[in-house]
Amino acid sequence: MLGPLAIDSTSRPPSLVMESLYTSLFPSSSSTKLLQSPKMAELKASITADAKLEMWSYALGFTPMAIVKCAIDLQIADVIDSHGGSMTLPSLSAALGCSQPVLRRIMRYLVHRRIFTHTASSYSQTPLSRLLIRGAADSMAALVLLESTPTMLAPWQRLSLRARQADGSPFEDEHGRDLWGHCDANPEHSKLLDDGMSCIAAASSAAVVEQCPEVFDGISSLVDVGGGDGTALRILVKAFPWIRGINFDLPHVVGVAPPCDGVEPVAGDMFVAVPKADAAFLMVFFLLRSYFLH
Ligand SMILES: C[S@@+](CC[C@H](N)C(=O)[O-])C[C@H]1O[C@@H](n2cnc3c(N)ncnc32)[C@H](O)[C@@H]1O
Repeated sequence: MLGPLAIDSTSRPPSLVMESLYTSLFPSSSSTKLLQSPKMAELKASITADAKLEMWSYALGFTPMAIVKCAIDLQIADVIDSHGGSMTLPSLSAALGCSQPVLRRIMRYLVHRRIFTHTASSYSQTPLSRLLIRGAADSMAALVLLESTPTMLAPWQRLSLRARQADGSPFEDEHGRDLWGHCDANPEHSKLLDDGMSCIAAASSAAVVEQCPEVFDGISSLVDVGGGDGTALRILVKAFPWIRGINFDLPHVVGVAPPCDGVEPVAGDMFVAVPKADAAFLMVFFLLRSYFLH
């Protein structure tokens, strides 16, 4: 969620951050020599130098998101998967229609981030890269694609204004209306949002079914408030077929949600009224975004 602003630097000492930053930026053998040189050892020992280098991770903090988004756009994980889970650079670049030198740099970064492995001249899948396969059951590609859109990133540029205007909304300042109004007016972005949310809903609902099925005992109707495209209820009514689901969301969302047996779509505004049911269900994913931007 914090992709453009964060690199995993907080939990590591600055010298490790520096090392990983250097190897990610200059992963050639010359950088290894540089890291091992006495001058670099001296530099490593200097807290000031470490602090400056750590600042690089903020300056370039957008890089992991940009490169993972690029990998999804190019469908690198999908293509490697469809070729048995492992491919050489020439065959991968031919399959993707990409320039080999550029693809090599992208793959080097993705290997550095442990998203793919590189052994015996072949790139192979990892548990991380499998999450980037579009349309796979547990894919998180749609979430990355949503959060990396200019629409979602631009309001972060206004965070300092938010600090000065107690009741301002960077999203509204940027786009002229709130996120839901923006989605209503922009069906393409609405689809990206529904797909991104569906990733979360699929993972969390599957966990609920597995970890605490007893909470649904005795419940015959369940309303998902802000249920998006109905992913959560689809999973829940399949697991607990005695439950009648009500997928409640704004009209532009319910209007395009795929139909599902056992789930009734109801359009409305939760601040006005919510359909009656034995239990209501509310999944809030945007806490961090809301905390800062709304
Ligand atoms: C963050 S998404 C969560 C989607 C899904 N429940 C999940 O957790 O993946 C919030 C949902 O609330 C819906 N929503 C926002 N304002 C609403 C309102 N006033 N009434 C009903 N639904 C609303 C949005 O359209 C969106 O689908």
